[in-house]
Amino acid sequence: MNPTPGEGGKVIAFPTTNPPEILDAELVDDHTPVPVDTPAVDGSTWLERLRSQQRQPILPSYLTSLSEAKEAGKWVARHYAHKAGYHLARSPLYALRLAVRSPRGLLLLAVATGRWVTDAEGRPARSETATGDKAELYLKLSQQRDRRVQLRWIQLGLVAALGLVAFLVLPHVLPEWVLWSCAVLAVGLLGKLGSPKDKPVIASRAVLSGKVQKLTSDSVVQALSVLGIAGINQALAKNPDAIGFPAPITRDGPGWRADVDLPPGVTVAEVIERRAKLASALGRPLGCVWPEGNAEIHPGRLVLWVGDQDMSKSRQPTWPLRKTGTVDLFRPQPFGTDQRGRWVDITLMFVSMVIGAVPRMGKTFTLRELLLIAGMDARAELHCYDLKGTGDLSPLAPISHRYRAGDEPDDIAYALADLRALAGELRRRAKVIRELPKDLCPENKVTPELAGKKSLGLHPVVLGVDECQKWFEHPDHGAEIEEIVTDLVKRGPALGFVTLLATQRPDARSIPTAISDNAVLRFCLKVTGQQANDMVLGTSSYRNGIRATTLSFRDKGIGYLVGEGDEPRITRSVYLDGPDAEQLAARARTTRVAVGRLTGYAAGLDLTPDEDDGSTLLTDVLAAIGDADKAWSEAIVDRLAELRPAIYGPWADLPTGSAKATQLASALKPFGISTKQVWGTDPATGKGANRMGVKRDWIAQALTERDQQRGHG
Ligand SMILES: Nc1ncnc2c1ncn2[C@@H]1O[C@H](COP(=O)(O)OP(=O)(O)OP(=O)(O)O)[C@@H](O)[C@H]1O
Repeated sequence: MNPTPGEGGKVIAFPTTNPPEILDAELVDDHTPVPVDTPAVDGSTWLERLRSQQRQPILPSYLTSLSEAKEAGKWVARHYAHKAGYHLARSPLYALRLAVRSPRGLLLLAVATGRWVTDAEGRPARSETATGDKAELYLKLSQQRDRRVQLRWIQLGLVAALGLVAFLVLPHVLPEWVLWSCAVLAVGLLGKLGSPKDKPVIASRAVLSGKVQKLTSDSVVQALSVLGIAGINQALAKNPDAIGFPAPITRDGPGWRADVDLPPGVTVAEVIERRAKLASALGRPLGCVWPEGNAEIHPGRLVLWVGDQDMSKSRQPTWPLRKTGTVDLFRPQPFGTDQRGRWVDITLMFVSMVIGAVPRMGKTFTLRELLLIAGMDARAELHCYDLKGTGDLSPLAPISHRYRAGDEPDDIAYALADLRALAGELRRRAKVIRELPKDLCPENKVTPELAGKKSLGLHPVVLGVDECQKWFEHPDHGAEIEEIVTDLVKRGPALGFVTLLATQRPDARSIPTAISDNAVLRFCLKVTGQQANDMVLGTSSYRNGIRATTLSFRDKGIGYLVGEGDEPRITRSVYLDGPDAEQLAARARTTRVAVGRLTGYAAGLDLTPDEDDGSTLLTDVLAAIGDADKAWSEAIVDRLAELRPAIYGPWADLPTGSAKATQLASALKPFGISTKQVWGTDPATGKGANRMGVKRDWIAQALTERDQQRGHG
């Protein structure tokens, strides 16, 4: 507030020896102005000031994270192994050089010895005293030289005599290899001595120094001053120290980090907008310069990280899930790396996600990676749709419950049938959750324990759609698809549905606002405009400086990740090509087979959209039960496999009877049939027992109901 003295009043200076800057003053009455600023430095207490300080980590990150430490260790080992290999391969050349240069070395040694023995270094001093009136001094120096030379000759003679004795005696005493080693060493030393200074023996380097210019406060201020931001330029003109550095510029991972306080009124967004100019001013590639805000402190706090290497070219550490491991979708999983090469985790449960970018930036790769992560949780039921139709998601087919590539009418019909089934499943789950006791389901949402109970059927359902705009823009079914997907995105997360949508044209038609608004996770690779940016990353993102428009076309797989953690993070997804993805899916399939979680398409039991219920399963099961009134599930599965090996063969291959029973139970569930304990006789032992099974009547009744619904009477 500006000083506003009342009529007749005046503002007086604050009477202290060390007066605070009086910016504002308020008049209590006409004559007594009172400053509103307190004399203390900033009005805060010692404790508050202490608390406002940020603690830096005690140990560097590579010492606190086992995976980072391993990665660093491996890197160092590889580095020195490379150097050793490089020089070993060139060692014959080095040996040749040393041998060729050794005669010169011998000559230089002889000359140096001669100079030493004859005291050559004293010659200039003696010559100087030889003339003029310094005869006495000359005499002294000559006598000193004679004594010195005499002593040195004796020393040389002794060394030569010792050498001669060694030369004559040692060959008879020492083994041959020692003599050879000494000879090689001598030649090596002479060769080294004989090497000219400008032509070293090891002339080339195994690794080229990647040393980059250090980031200094001067270079940062200089760079910020040429961005054309009026607020910065005006402030710098008045005060060259207008740009503040609240913390020292330090190394942070493979780069430099500068915390910068921009002049009052300037926001970080203004700097981010000019990222390319900033990179140019710092003389670094665009992919090295990453300005970010720290809105927690204030909108003018810039965190500038300048990497040693372009992010798109730097080596990504090995993905922890690449070789081994299963996934719990309820826990954070490594999704990508940030600029500093640290893993960025993502938790897929209870969220929906939107991925957007211009073509060829890595959308499909990202979606495929996320579906692979989901696939590694054997409980997760995958519904994969590749509407581009090029088969990019085909590696996931062996673990998918539903899978389709393409957007032909039959593909759309298939998807529609699946989505309708998912809508039904959503309603069923809502009822199950509603009816569960509060102590089992305190938050009215799926928990890891509930998802693990097969009988409840609350396992994660992951729907992944590439080029999703083709669904929503469909002239006939677009509205219905939108309605179902909106429901999946809104109500689905709490009920175990994870919806992942990718599009190359992020606008309101491609991903309807009701859907994009409810997506918690957002990953935006390169986009070209503010609208697309905000569509993927959320309203006002562009204004707040979260701008995927500043990414370059070379930044493949790199984007802003929003929704995981408090701050948006620049993240590079994991590069997994087709064969990698197939290998990972094969691993996931093995796990699924082992726990009896191979369903739907992957198990050879895909839905047939032409038929309302999707398959001939009911009639097949009826045939498998035959004349009996009930049968064990495992026996039914074996008979089904005999009936239709192509479809039911994989079921019968399951390792245990209970896995077969679980398989049949999940296949019958969509028809409203639950398997129960039924009495039967084990053909192998002839003993009776209770095991999971099906009664003939249940199947017959379900078939009758279906036929009535179809109007078959
Ligand atoms: N994480 C990554 N790291 C490095 N390169 C990547 C990464 N992800 C994708 N790429 C590269 O980007 C290329 C394009 O990827 P992708 O097919 O996923 O793009 P897209 O955005 O889905 O394209 P389109 O819109 O045409 O479907 C890939 O061929 C791959 O070489």
